[in-house]
Amino acid sequence: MSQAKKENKIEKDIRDSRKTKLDDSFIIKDFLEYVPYELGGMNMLHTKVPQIEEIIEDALANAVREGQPQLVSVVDRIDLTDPFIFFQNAAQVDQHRVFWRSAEEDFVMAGSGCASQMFTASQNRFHELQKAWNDLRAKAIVYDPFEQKGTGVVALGGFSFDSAEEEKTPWESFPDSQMTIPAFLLTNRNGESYFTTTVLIYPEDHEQQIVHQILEQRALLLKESRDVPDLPERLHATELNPEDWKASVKRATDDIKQGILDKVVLARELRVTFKDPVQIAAVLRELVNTQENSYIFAVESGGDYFIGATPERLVKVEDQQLVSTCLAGTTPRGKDAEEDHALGQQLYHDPKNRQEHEFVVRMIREAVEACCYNVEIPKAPVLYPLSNLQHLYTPVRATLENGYTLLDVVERLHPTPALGGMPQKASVTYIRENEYLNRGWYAGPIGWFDRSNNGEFAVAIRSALIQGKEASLFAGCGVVEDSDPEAEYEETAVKLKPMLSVLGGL
Ligand SMILES: C=C(O[C@H]1C=CC=C(C(=O)O)[C@@H]1O)C(=O)O
Ligand SMILES: [Mg+2]
Repeated sequence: MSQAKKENKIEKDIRDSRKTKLDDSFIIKDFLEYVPYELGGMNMLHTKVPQIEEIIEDALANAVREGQPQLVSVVDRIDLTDPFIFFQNAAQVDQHRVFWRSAEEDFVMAGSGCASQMFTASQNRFHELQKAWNDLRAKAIVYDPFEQKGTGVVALGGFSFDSAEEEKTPWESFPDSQMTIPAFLLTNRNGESYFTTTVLIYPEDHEQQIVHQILEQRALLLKESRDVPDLPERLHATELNPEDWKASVKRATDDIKQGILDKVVLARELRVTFKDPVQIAAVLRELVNTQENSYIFAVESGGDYFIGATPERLVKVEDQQLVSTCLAGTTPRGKDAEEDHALGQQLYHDPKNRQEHEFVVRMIREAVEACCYNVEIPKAPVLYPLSNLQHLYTPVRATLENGYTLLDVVERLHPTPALGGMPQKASVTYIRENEYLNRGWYAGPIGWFDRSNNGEFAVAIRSALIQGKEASLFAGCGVVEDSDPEAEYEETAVKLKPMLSVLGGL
């Protein structure tokens, strides 16, 4: 797009945004008084926004008047920016980096720093988090002429699989739930980059100091660099107790036959060590380039990273339109088209895999029907290909009833029988008592939401906890009555491959 056309589009965006009916809880400034500013020598800011000094001054005045901190957020459009270089640069800002790449659209978010953070740790964690979010967004001042998805005040993060899991090792750095509102958020969507700056201003803050810090950190984050970090070099990879794990699968099939439960997902762990501390930006880029149809995510917490490439959406909500995914039942990809087709057909007609899948569809249908109308679920699954394996897949579409939020649906769905089992409560207890590892955030909801409560959560499978020069990789499989421990072991080995391949190669 030419510069003149871009300017015109911006003018139009600004006019449109003034027409848009905005949530009463947000104070949107009159964009007419906006003047342009640029970041010296770095990515040019094409957008007309109020001067940052003015924004901070107003927010500070509010904070002083109210006697409490004021959250303020401003969105700019910038030159298309490489999210991996942004993520790499962000390591110099602080230790709150987050990353998200959608599985199905051109949509990437990379966050740096922390304007605010929400934590909850009770049985009621989703509800409490929603309450904290409602309070926070109601008090925010947002300057957003573009109104694009994933810009402005956005929270990114996740939840542990099981809030009642007591043993924390090796997840000490990851609280039960943590949603971060990044200080700086790069949002790339449909070939455009947006840059959100969000600050929490305290009554005692100094305007000039805050402005200086913001400009300095923006310049650092948007600095162009050809510095490409290397992928890690692996020293060792050790499977933890493979024989014990197979025995636990056998026990689970016996327990299922006895009617204790219908299905349970059992996971196992691979411990890996590296020559040097892992450069997460390099790993993310490799995952984005190699893992089609997958959500690529990373959350940094206390110096550790939780990172993964999961194909499984939990739920997405956009303007009350809900999409969920039933994904369970697995076979490898073939060496050539013929073998691939044969394996897919075998999976499609295999009663054991169909049963694994059916439990998921049944539970998601019930949960979605309780809070939605226009529920559409095809009668039979289709095949869903990933780079190295294929799944049975049934999409779910519905309209969310007014009054329900994305987090309400996360609460109802998590964990689906693709991660927990059937019945839900019994299987989570079974996992807590019988699985050898501590799940922490593995298989928990991971994702984001914005100030309109639009957003998306995936389930954090095919993932790794990275701690300096060490990592734990996780993968699980759905155990039903007819599961064969050896076959389930092979299935988890295939599921570990995408992460293993970017963490030192296969
Ligand atoms: C629990 C995992 O996968 C789930 C998702 C899709 C297919 C699955 C299966 O066929 O067993 C699992 O339910 C994992 O990869 O760690
Ligand atoms: Mg399976």
